Amino acid sequence: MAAEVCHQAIGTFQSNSFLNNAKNNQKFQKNSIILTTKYFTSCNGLSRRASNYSAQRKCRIRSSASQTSVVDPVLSPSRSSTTETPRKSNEAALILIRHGESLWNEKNLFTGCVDVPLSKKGIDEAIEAGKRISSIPVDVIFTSALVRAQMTAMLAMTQHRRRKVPIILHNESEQARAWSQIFSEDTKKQSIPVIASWQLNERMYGELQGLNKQETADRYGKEQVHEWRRSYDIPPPNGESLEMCAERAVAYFREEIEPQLSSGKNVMIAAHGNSLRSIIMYLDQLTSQEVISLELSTGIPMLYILKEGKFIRRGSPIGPAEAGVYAYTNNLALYRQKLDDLY
Ligand SMILES: O=C(O)[C@@H](CO)OP(=O)(O)O
Repeated sequence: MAAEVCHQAIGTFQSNSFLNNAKNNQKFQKNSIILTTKYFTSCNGLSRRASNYSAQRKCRIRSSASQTSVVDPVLSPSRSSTTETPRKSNEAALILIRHGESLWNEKNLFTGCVDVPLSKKGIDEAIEAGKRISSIPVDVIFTSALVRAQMTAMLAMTQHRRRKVPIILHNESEQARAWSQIFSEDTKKQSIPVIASWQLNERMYGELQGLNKQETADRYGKEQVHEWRRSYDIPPPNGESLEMCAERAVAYFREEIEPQLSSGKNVMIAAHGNSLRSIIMYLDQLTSQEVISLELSTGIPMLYILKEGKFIRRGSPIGPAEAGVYAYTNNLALYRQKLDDLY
């Protein structure tokens, strides 16, 4: 049911026309800030693929890719929305962003499912993240149900050169859906659907939520707290282990997000340290041992390409014009070129 609603809603946002007012838009300011990600420096070489997972995934991807055609409006400049012929895509970009620093990250408190907003630093991080991905196509955004992830996605999209408007879908009831309808096809085409789901929430930290991390380590011992925080299958008191978090986050990824990617849609996911760790564990086929040392920094975007049924980790774009990321696929290079021509 939820899946159906999701897909219908995305369908109504499908954009088939090219930017009409492109020339009126402002020139993009090139970002020269260089940041690093803990993950992409610490996990080089860990991209191990378990053949069974991969085979299953290929199967699913192939079957859904063969059913769906997708048009990239930016790559189809001369076509109008009525004459456009959908074409198949066998490639899609996936951007993962852990939310920017929250007010409880700043205070070093266990947060879990408590709905805490970004700090000032987190807001800045989200904007910087947006600059770094500002030339990468985004057709649909998935976020958790928590405001820190949603703020991050929205703030990041303020920097995107395509200048579409991210709009949160409200499918929680018939009335919510009816009352949030858009009645202009043109406006819909300039929008990006944002789907918020609890399954992408941070892992539920149980009775640690609201406690200070340092004080908890002083009280229960560093090792015990590290086990609660980073082990794969040991839950914190009355909370979720990473394994439990993965059960819902990875299931959601496979059921709702992967079909979008395999149909050629470019996806951004704004979520949390542990829900993203579990998704990365799935994408990179990390073992339960390897995932222990996987740390994600706040507000750092990470790019994957889904190509021929395989997820390829591209690292974190340093800036919007970084050659390495765009050089990797023709589609990304073309998309950026088109934006360069327009703005
Ligand atoms: O407090 C939390 O919810 C998480 C993420 O900030 O903490 P940890 O790094 O321990 O997983």
